[in-house]
Amino acid sequence: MKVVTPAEMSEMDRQTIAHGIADYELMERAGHCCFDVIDRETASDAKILVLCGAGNNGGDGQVVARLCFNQRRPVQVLFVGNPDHFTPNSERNFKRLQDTGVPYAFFTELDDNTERMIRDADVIVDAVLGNGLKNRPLYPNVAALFEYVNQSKAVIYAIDIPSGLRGSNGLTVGQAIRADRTLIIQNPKVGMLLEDGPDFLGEPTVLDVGISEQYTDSQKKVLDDESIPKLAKRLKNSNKYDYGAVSIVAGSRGMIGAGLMSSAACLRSGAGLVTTWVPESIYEIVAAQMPWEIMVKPYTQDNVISQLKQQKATAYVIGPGIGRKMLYADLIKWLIETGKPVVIDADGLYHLSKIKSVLSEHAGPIILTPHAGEFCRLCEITKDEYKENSTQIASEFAAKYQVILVLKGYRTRIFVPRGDDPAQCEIWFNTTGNPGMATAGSGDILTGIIAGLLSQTSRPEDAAKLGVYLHGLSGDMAAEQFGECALNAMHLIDKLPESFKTTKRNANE
Ligand SMILES: NC(=O)C1=CN([C@@H]2O[C@H](COP(=O)(O)OP(=O)(O)OC[C@H]3O[C@@H](n4cnc5c(N)ncnc54)[C@H](O)[C@@H]3O)[C@@H](O)[C@H]2O)[C@@H](O)CC1
Ligand SMILES: Nc1ncnc2c1ncn2[C@@H]1O[C@H](COP(=O)(O)OP(=O)(O)O)[C@@H](O)[C@H]1O
Ligand SMILES: [K+]
Repeated sequence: MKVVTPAEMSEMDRQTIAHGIADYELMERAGHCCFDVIDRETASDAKILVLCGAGNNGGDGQVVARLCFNQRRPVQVLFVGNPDHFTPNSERNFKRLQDTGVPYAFFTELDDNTERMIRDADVIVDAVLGNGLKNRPLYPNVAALFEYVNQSKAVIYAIDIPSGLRGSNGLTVGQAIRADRTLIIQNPKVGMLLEDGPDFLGEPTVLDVGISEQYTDSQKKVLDDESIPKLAKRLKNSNKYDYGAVSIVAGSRGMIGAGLMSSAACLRSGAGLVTTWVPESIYEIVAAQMPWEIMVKPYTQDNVISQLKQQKATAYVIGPGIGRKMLYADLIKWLIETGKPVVIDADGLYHLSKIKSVLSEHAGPIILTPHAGEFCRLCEITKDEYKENSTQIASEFAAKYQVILVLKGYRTRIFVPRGDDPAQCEIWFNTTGNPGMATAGSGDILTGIIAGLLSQTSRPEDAAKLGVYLHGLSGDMAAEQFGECALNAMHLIDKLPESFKTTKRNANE
């Protein structure tokens, strides 16, 4: 399934209409689909209040209200928006609403009357603003209304997108409806998956109203159990060298766990051989704690490259817990010139940010796994610039440097460049994972998983996609068992076998 921007959604609407489905009919379908869900999930005597804007989102809301009324449900409409600004289809539906006899009123101020309407409602349908939202503050009376609605006890259904939430980036225009359920018309919008989007969305359901995604060239897609790459089948006639030898440069005094976790995760993800390189000063203690299967080797600032040269590796990791005291610029340069796949994470990204231009000269595949803060440092942008426009900036970065970018967050995105045009960059939005994973070490484990998979496939993008998906799935399984609060990074490693098995089953192998 494609993820779209509001502009791409509008283009899909336009094309669908141009190809023969009348816009009035589309609105009718959208309203019917929304009504069906609300009707199914709501007690027949529930008092329903539909908030309708003047645009087409409000038109969908009017259809819902009419259908509720026809089913003899207690329903009324509060128009939030100027009727002089009705779109043609909203106007048409308004006439039909009046003919049907649905009770309605117009909102001006949050007075006793409107407060009572909201207080009395069991269900509130939010059809004030949809895909046509512009990035400007709400009028103060509408902002006050939204705030009051958000405090109500009613179950809130947002049509298409919670009003006030920006479909382009998941920021609000200052205030937005906080929905319990969002009934998404046809395709998820980018902003539903980023920043505040998921918290305002509540539980989403995507409704098929007959708009075809062939009408957009969006390269943004949902990464779910249907779209994850398949796991490679192990041949009977194979040995450990067929599954890659990963060299991991990780850990430093005070952060030994990072190397332990990424190495253990790498091993669990199927790498044939894992060697972990640590500074001499922590060698003994790391070696004593490392799983038996993993080799641990010491290095110093001076001999690190010559040491690594002696060990034949098919993939490298640099970064988890290496700290900022030692200098790693030369090592990073050497690694990305080897032509072998390299995963750069955490403090490795810090060191990389000082020598970013070397990325232009990489010989083999590079996977970078920054969280938002690390990405901002790498791109020299502010947090606000990131929030406003992260999808565009990250596509440009991936295309410019020809690297696979794993941009971590609630819905981690994997950017896979396709040529040097950022618009052609594939962006995969992961669907697994939960806030319980916001805990020290979970990023180190992701890096280990990706590296383990990287050593087994010739398609680095598959390692990134599958790694992110499995990491999140392990997190969901761990949250199911322990709850989000008590979830620790090590639980992700414990759940890896189960998540591998589940995806294998889904892949029908
Ligand atoms: N053919 C189509 O375009 C279809 C559209 N559909 C519905 O139509 C919606 C999009 O409709 P529209 O393009 O009319 O847009 P909206 O209904 O989202 O709203 C546009 C209206 O809101 C006002 N507005 C925008 N930003 C504002 C802000 N920040 N503060 C206050 N007012 C603001 C505009 O002035 C305009 O009057 C979708 O979300 C979906 O619900 C569906 O019926 C399916 C088909
Ligand atoms: N709120 C959240 N919901 C889902 N996943 C999250 C959330 N917060 C963090 N994660 C995931 O946990 C990992 C954290 O990585 P990172 O920030 O590098 O942590 P650390 O450096 O402690 O290992 C990432 O994979 C990220 O996607
Ligand atoms: K809405």
